[in-house]
Amino acid sequence: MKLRVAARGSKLSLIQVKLAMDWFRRSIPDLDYEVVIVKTRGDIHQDKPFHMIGGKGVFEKEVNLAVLDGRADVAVHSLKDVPSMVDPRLVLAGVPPRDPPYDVLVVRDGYEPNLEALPKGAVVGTASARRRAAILHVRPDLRVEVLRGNVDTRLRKLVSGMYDAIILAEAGLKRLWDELPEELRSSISYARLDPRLVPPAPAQGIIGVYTLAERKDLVEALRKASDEKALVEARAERAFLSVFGGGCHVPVGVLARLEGDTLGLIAVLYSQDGSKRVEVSAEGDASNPELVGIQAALELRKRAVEEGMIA
Ligand SMILES: NCc1[nH]cc(CCC(=O)O)c1CC(=O)O
Repeated sequence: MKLRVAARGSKLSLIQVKLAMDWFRRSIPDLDYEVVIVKTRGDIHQDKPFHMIGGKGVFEKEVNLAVLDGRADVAVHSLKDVPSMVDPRLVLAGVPPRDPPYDVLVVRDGYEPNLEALPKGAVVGTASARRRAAILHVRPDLRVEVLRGNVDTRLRKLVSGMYDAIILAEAGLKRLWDELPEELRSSISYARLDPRLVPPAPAQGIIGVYTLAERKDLVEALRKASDEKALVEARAERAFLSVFGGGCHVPVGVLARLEGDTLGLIAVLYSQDGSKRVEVSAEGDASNPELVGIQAALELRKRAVEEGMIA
C-alpha cells in the first residue's frame, strides 16, 4: 500500500510524518509513502497574527484540503492544532502512541528552568493565552511577550536574548531535538511544568492521521494499527474541547490519562490575567471517552459561571 501523505513543510511536521508512518508500518508491513508538502498561508506569513491569516486551524484546513480534493490519501497533523470541527467527510483514523503531553519551560544560558527561580520581571515568550495565564497565576511579576514561529525559530529568538524563557510543548522539542544545531542545544535548558499548573492543550503530544471516511479499508487498517491509549485520551480531550470551546485565546487546558480501564481527566480554566483559576476532574470508563470529556466541560462551565469568569 502506497500512501500520499499531506503535511506542512516545517521540520517538525515532516518528522511527525516519519514517526507516524514508521509506527503504522509495524502492523501494515507493505506500507510505503510519499509526502505531499502543503505550503499554507500560515507558513508563508509567519510573523502576522493568526487572525490576519484566517485564525487558528488555518494550517490544518489547507492540509486537509489536499485529501478532500484527491491530491493525497491522508493528512498528518499535530492533533492539538486541529480545530474541534473538521470537514465531515474526514475522520481521525490513525493515532500513534502519545509523546509526553506536558509543556516545558525553556531558558537560555544563565537562567534556571524553574518558574519560581526566574528573576523578578523576567521576559517570557509565548503566544498562547493558556500558557500566559498559567504562568502569571504563579508569577504575576513576569513580563509575558508574544512569541510566534516554528519551534526552531522560537528557540533562536530565545537564545538571541529577546526572551529570558519561553514555553514549548515537550513533544515538539523532543521530536526536533536531534535536528537542532549543537550550539543551540547547548545554550538552552528546560524542565517540565506541572500539568495542574500549566494544563496542556487538548491532544497535545498526539499525532493524528485523517482520511476520507468513505475509504473504509484505509480507515480500518489505520484504526487497527493505532495506539488504543492515545486514541482514548484524544477522544476524551477533543470531546471536552468541542463542548467547552477553546481556541488560542481561551486560557483553558485539559489532560486525560488512561490507566488500565479507568479514564481520568482534569481540566483547568484561568482568567486572562491568571488571577483566577478553576479546576475540575472527571473519571469514567475507557469505553466512552467522550462522556468523560463532556462531563468535565459542563462542570467546568458551571464552576466558571459561579466564579464570575464567564457569563
Ligand atoms: N502550536 C504549535 C505546536 N503544535 C504542536 C506542537 C508540538 C507537538 C505536539 O504537541 O504534538 C507545537 C509546538 C508548541 O506548542 O510548542
